[in-house]
Amino acid sequence: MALSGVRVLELAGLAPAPFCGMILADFGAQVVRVDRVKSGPQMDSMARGKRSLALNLKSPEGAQVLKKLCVHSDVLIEPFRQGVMEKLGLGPERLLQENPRLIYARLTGFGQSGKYAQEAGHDINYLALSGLLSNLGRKNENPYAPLNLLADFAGGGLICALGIAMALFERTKSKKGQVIDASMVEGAAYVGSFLWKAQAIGLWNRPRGENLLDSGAPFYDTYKTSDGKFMAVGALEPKFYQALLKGLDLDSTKLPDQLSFSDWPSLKSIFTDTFSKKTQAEWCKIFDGTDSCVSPVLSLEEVSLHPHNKERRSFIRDHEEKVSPRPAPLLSRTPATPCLRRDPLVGEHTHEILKETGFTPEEIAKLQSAGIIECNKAKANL
Ligand SMILES: C[C@H](CCC[C@@H](C)[C@H]1CC[C@H]2[C@@H]3[C@H](O)C[C@@H]4C[C@H](O)CC[C@]4(C)[C@H]3C[C@H](O)[C@]12C)C(=O)SCCNC(=O)CCNC(=O)[C@H](O)C(C)(C)COP(=O)(O)OP(=O)(O)OC[C@H]1O[C@@H](n2cnc3c(N)ncnc32)[C@H](O)[C@@H]1OP(=O)(O)O
Repeated sequence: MALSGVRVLELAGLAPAPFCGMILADFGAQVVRVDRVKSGPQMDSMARGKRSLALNLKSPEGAQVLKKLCVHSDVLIEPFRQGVMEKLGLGPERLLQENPRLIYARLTGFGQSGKYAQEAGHDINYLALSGLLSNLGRKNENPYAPLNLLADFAGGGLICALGIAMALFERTKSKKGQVIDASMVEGAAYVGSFLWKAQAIGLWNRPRGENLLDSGAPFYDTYKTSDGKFMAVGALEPKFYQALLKGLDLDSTKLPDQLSFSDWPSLKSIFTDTFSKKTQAEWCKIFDGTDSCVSPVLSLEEVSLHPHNKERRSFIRDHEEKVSPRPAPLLSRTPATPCLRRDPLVGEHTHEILKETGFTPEEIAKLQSAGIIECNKAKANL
């Protein structure tokens, strides 16, 4: 796989860093998640393909162990607020001294500098500060965050993984590591560059919820069907819009012009009324293959059964019969082959990882009896 041989240390954190680690593991990197000792069950639901080592970083001996692990690693991902690693004596200066080839990825909400650098926050806070949140929401409603997808994952974990891939590539020439300051505010804003760069087109110079792509336009929205499901309509271009009207059996000569903003509300109620008369399956039968940009809104349970997704095997089922998206993008010669085994237990691989890193059995036993590490062997499935 593309990242085979890349050794990653992911310090256990909330959503963004685990997603970044999972991406790297899916594409072949050996990812070790460094968990806290006595931490109880891990909340990391994106741990596939990772191993877990439980280590008390607050102890000097524990910090020493991490330094030695870093000497044998290519990437470190740290998900803490600015300054925490320095407090532990594990800041970039120290670790890059131990290993000048180390790629030290710092995944935070607000970045390593600035007024908020030490502030707590979650996706919605970063999205708010990025400027994107002010554009998200329906007319006359408050802005709303689309789950924690945009800052945590798109602008956080994914952008950080991109930064790591670029730093790995750069290192093939310079032979040097570097520090990645991945701020989720900036990552989310960067993902949303289109909002700034396309201002001149005038796609969203009207109030929130009254624009082309933010539920203002009747031909770019969702509609409820008679069986309580929904259809998604994205018929932007005139040729697709005509196909939409045809599928809805509406006479365009009797309707206002597609881009007559003032008529959008009345056009939307005509579409709402029309879509409410048939089931989702009936609308799919009408629209599939007609280039009208109309698709069924599928639930997480339905997606893997949809013929298109089934044909491409877009969703995978692990050994515990749990379904999740397959890694993307699909590389033709070195595709990702995600691990389908169960997620690691906290500390399940502590012993084997320390042994691989050159610790003797006596050193490991000493660390364990001092509570610096935790070794939780998986109970054999009887
Ligand atoms: C929207 C998402 C949130 C996704 C996660 C959610 C699924 C869960 C988050 C909260 C959960 C709920 C909550 O716990 C309450 C209930 C509990 C109940 O049991 C279950 C139900 C709950 C409702 C539960 C349900 C869910 O699990 C949750 C909702 C996000 O936005 S995630 C993005 C968050 N932001 C970032 O990642 C940006 C960078 N990080 C930070 O800014 C901070 O880490 C953060 C997130 C603000 C947390 O700050 P905190 O003070 O807690 O930590 P830090 O300042 O970073 O310091 C870390 C300290 O930990 C020490 N440490 C780390 N590793 C080790 C180690 N191996 N050994 C020893 N010590 C370690 C480190 O030294 C620091 O110590 P100090 O604080 O003393 O310096």
